[in-house]
Amino acid sequence: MKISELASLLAGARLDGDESVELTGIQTDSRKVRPGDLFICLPGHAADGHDYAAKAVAQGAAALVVEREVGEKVPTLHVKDSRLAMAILANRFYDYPSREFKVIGITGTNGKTTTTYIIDKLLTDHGARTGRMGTIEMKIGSETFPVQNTTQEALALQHNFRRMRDQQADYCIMEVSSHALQMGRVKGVRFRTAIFTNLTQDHLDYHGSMEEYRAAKGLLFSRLGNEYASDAGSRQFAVLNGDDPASYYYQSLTAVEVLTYGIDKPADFQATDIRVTSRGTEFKLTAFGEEETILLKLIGKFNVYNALAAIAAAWIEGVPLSSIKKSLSELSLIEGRMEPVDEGQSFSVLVDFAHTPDGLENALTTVREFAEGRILTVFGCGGDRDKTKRPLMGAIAARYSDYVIATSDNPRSEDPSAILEDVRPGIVREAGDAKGYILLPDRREAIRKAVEMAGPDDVILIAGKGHETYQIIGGTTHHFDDREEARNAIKEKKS
Ligand SMILES: CC(=O)N[C@H]1[C@@H](OP(=O)(O)OP(=O)(O)OC[C@H]2O[C@@H](n3ccc(=O)[nH]c3=O)[C@H](O)[C@@H]2O)O[C@H](CO)[C@@H](O)[C@@H]1O[C@H](C)C(=O)N[C@@H](C)C(=O)N[C@H](CCC(=O)O)C(=O)O
Ligand SMILES: Nc1ncnc2c1ncn2[C@@H]1O[C@H](COP(=O)(O)OP(=O)(O)OP(=O)(O)O)[C@@H](O)[C@H]1O
Ligand SMILES: N[C@H](CCC[C@H](N)C(=O)O)C(=O)O
Ligand SMILES: [Mg+2]
Repeated sequence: MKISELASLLAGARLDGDESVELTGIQTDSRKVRPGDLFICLPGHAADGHDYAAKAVAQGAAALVVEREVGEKVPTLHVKDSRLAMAILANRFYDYPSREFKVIGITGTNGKTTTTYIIDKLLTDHGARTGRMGTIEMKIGSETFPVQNTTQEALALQHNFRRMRDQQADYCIMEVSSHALQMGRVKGVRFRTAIFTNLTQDHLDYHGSMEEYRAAKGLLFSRLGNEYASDAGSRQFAVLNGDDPASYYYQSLTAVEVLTYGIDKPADFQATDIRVTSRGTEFKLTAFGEEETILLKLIGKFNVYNALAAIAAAWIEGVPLSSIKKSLSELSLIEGRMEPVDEGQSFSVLVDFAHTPDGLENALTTVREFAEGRILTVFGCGGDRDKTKRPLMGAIAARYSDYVIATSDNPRSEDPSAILEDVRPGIVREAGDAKGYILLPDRREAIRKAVEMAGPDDVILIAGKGHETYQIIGGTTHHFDDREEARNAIKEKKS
């Protein structure tokens, strides 16, 4: 593609140099540039891509996109906002891939990953080809790939959409983080359905306030229905959690048809008669005059919400309730979400990804519903992330557990003990001296301690890392897997 063709998409841009230069790829990281690429200079959080323009050119970059002068001799497109330019140019370069399959986007504080997996199962069982993107991995065709972010940057996103399209995908089911919406990573993506799970506290380090966090998620809904409004073949939908007050706000932002789901208030997809056990969850589903009893291996009332959101998305695609029921009964557990570690021990161990106050409360109240013995909770709070959630999570752990072991969860650049000192006041405020607790920065020691303490029928909840196989301490990423650690500790205890 010629640089002039890309330049013509931006009325406020100025192209200096040879307009006929052919581009074979686009990169934003100088280390990945190959001869013939367009290098887009992005101002970042840790570095500034403009400082790497010379390196990119030395590696063969055929042209540049810049916000300021960098003094290189290759054709250069001057723009006001290179991040927005990236979204627009990448969409064109990869030929608007999200117009050729249906993108189902899920936002919300908790439940995004879980909901993408459920929708994937419902649609593939119905014969659709799906791609999936989110926190754990990306799926294209039958292959999965590791990811760095829950929602990828616009360039990688459009490139991977193109790969999905080339594999004849009918759908891409993707998590849309608030960071991504705020940073414009999904600008230009055409969503078939946008789903909202819930809004509770997280990421206040980044968004500043709950109002701004709520507004960031709103960008997914406010953009729906603004294009192709007259094209009946490409209808768009919003699926909202009727039990979450933020849904009223999102409803007011969107121009498309809204379907609701919920438990407490009347909704289009309504669950009643919920029964949670340690083996699964059962509920009665009512939707548009139809009724089905749904069985899930996933445990917890919160997973009923995730299932309802997924059911609504599948219903929109024409999947009948009888097929939905069958698929849900076959759905396997999702990695790191209430995942049991079973070495034949007399107590239970569950590894879960709860890393927000609401997530931890949901995980613990679920365990409370079936625990016959004590609940021992191992959890931590990420470093360089929302500090205000630390005492809140401490209080929740103390409220619902019999013993709390606070430990490290990716301390990053922070002092692990200092993070735990932020957690402590919450535990003390909630439980005083009534319940035992310990602050143990070494997560391996923390897991060992819980396993040593556990007696028959006790339940250990190890929260925060779920599927993660690393622990970030300082600038170093060490291999660390809660499931492996728990397994080893149980074996040690037995011998
Ligand atoms: C704060 C943030 O969002 N950072 C993201 C961002 O990195 P950055 O802005 O820091 O980039 P940078 O290192 O400053 O570099 C700036 C530019 O210089 C370029 N560069 C840099 C060095 C070099 O040698 N050559 C070069 O060209 C870089 O490629 C980049 O284009 O762009 C990177 C590439 O796309 C992202 O991976 C990275 O996410 C980091 C890992 C991150 O932790 N992000 C979190 C906050 C996040 O986005 N989280 C949400 C999930 C939230 C949730 O679900 O709860 C997510 O969607 O992942
Ligand atoms: N609908 C829900 N409401 C509240 N808590 C939930 C819900 N679904 C899952 N959780 C809790 O949150 C944890 C994370 O779930 P999941 O990975 O599905 O969320 P996510 O939104 O993708 O998280 P992230 O923002 O980190 O990508 C689970 O392990 C569980 O403890
Ligand atoms: N998507 C979440 C994941 C947090 C996982 C937890 N293990 C941590 O590192 O804090 C975030 O970026 O806040
Ligand atoms: Mg996720």
